Amino acid sequence: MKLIRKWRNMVVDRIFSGIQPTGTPHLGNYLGAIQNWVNLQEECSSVLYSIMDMHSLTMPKEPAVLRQNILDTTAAILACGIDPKKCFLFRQSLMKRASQNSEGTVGLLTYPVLQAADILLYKSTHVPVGEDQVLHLELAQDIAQHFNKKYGEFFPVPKAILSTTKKIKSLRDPAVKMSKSDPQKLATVSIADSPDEIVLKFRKAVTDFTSEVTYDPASRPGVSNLVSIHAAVTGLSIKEVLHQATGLDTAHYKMVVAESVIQKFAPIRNEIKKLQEDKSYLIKVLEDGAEKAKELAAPIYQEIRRLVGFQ
Ligand SMILES: Nc1ncnc2c1ncn2[C@@H]1O[C@H](COP(=O)(O)OC(=O)[C@@H](N)Cc2c[nH]c3ccccc23)[C@@H](O)[C@H]1O
Repeated sequence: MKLIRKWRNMVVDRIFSGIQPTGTPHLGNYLGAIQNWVNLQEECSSVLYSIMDMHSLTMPKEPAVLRQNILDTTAAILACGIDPKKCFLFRQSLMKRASQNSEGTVGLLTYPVLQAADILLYKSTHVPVGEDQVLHLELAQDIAQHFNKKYGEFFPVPKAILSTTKKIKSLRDPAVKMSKSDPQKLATVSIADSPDEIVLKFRKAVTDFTSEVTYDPASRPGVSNLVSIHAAVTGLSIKEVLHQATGLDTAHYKMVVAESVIQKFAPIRNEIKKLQEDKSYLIKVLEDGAEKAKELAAPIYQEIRRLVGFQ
């Protein structure tokens, strides 16, 4: 039965999360968020996922590039297993009347406020995200609490749902997170990378001078990042993957991890390619999702206006 309102002992009424349309997601997006999104849509009755096109304007974008990126991101998350029958999948801008200033600074200042609005507009209770979004979520919590104090209990205070791999690090600098905007090409693994690209990126991954494979994120961040990725893509525990790595040096281990990533994403990569060819299907999914999300948000928005005194 899908109407389970509990997830790992939490009462979950409404899941909401989002991703910027930067094209095809990377390993960090997948392991930090999208994998959890797929699981949550199976277990929770009210689930919304949004392509955050307005947020992506904090970095100026050519309209044609943005349009294409929206479709590529949609194809990728559908290929990862997001099912529009089990969740509402829609574009953020189809829900908002005001337009976002695209000129850098204002966008950056208003970014977390817009994010809070996204979450609160649906009275979301849980937000599956990577660790880098927790501060933004705290602002949404503060706003919800402040509103409730002033106008009476209305918004649930949204909680983060973090995956076990909360933060995947750059393969070139394990001190920073893996990020789409990293200028170093070998730092970030896209989930649609070819097997050759994946092997190259892992071969060049920065580790340290110890050849043994151990897990100690504080003193050995590089190799520990590989262990985390390996565990996450195979579904094994850290202990189990360390056991498998017994006797391997880091150079060999990098190839084991690369192979596990190739295996995991091969079917997803094929599915992305197929979906990218069906542009009208992608557009339809997003439009249908927006209709359903609007229906959900409209009475909440009306109620907010009434409580505040706008009507
Ligand atoms: N290296 C990494 N390791 C682990 N997780 C990571 C890594 N990089 C990214 N993530 C997670 O991927 C999701 C999408 O990332 P975005 O940067 O598009 O995510 C963002 O830029 C958001 N501001 C989009 C957004 C706008 N409004 C929202 C409302 C709720 C939730 C999210 C949003 C996120 O969950 C992010 O935590």
